[in-house]
Amino acid sequence: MRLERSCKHLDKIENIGVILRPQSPELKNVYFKIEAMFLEKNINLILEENSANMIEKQGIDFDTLCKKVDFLISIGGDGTLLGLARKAFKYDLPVLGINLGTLGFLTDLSMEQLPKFIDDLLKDDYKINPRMIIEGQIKDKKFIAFNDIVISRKNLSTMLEVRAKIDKKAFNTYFGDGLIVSTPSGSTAYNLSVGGPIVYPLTNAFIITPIAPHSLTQRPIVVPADFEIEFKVTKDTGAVVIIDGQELYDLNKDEIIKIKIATKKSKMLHRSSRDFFEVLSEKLRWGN
Ligand SMILES: NC(=O)c1ccc[n+]([C@@H]2O[C@H](COP(=O)([O-])OP(=O)(O)OC[C@H]3O[C@@H](n4cnc5c(N)ncnc54)[C@H](O)[C@@H]3O)[C@@H](O)[C@H]2O)c1
Ligand SMILES: Nc1ncnc2c1ncn2[C@@H]1O[C@H](COP(=O)(O)OP(=O)(O)OP(=O)(O)O)[C@@H](O)[C@H]1O
Repeated sequence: MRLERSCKHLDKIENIGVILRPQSPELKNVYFKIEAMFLEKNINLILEENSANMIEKQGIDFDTLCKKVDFLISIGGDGTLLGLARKAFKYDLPVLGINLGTLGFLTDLSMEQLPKFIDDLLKDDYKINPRMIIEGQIKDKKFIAFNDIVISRKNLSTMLEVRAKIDKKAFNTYFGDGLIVSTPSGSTAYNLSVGGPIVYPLTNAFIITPIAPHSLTQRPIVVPADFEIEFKVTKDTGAVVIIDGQELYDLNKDEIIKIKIATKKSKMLHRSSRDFFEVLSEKLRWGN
C-alpha cells in the first residue's frame, strides 16, 4: 500500500517474549492455547515474570527477557500493548498485539487470525511498521509516549492557562481544560475524542489539540516532526502531565515541559494485509 514503510524483517524466529494484561488470571487458558500453536512450529514462548506469576508459571524479568527474544507479544487490549511498546522501545524489539481487550484498535490479531498469522510469519509474510515516539522532559525527568502526552487541569473548578513555544518562539496561550500532544498513532485515541484530526499512523508529524478551549479560535494544529515544543503553566491552579494514560507527573506553576519526537521509532509487527482504513471501518465504524 502507498505510504507503507517497513523496517528490516526479523533475522530469526525462535523465542518470543510474552506479556499478559495485568490482573487477568483468566488469561491462563488462552495463553496455553497460544503457546501450543507456537510450539507446534518449534517456536518457544517465554513469559515475563509478573505475567508468569499471575498464571502460576515460570517467567523471567523483563530486561533479561528482552535480551533472549526475537520479538514480543502482548496479550490483552490496547493498554497492555501500549505499556509493552513503551518498555520495549529501548531494546528496539518489535511488538505484536493479540487482542483480548474491548476495542483493540492498536492490537493487530484476534485469536481466530493467529494460526494463519503464524504460518505467514514463517513464510516471511508480515510487516514491521515504524511508529513515531514522543520524548518529554520535566526538569531532569525524561519519559516517552507512544500515543500522547496530556497536560490536564488538576483542579476541576478552575481553568488551566498554558503558554506554548515552538522552536523557542511563543506561538499560543491555551485557556481551558488542557491540551494533548499526540503522535499519529495516538491520533485515534484521546485526540479524536476532543475533535482532533485522524492522522495516518506513518505520517511524520505530531498534533497539538486543546481540550475544551475557552476560545472559538483555538483549534488542533499538526506540526512537523522536527519541531521542539515547550509548555509552561502560568497560573497556580495545579496541573498534571499524563503519559499514554499510564504515567503521571505534577506540573507546577512556571515549570517547563519540553516535547520532541524521538529519533528512534517504535516497531509494530502486523499482518501484511493489515490496512489502517479497514481498521477505521471495523473499529470506529467508518462508512457504516
Ligand atoms: N476521553 C478519552 O477518549 C480519553 C480519556 C483519557 C485517556 N484516553 C486515551 O487512553 C489512552 C490509553 O489507552 P488504554 O487502553 O491504556 O486506556 P483505557 O483502557 O482507559 O482506554 C481508552 C480507550 O482508548 C482506546 N485506545 C488506546 N489507544 C488507542 C489508539 N492509539 N487508537 C485508538 N484507540 C485507542 C482503548 O482501546 C480504549 O478503548 C491514552 O493514551 C489516551 O489517549 C482517552
Ligand atoms: N503495562 C501497563 N501499565 C499500566 N497500565 C496498564 C498496563 N497494561 C494495561 N494497563 C491498564 O490496564 C487496563 C486494561 O488493559 P487493556 O487496555 O489492555 O484492556 P482493555 O481495556 O480490555 O482493552 P482496550 O484498551 O483495547 O479497550 C487499561 O486501563 C490499561 O491502561
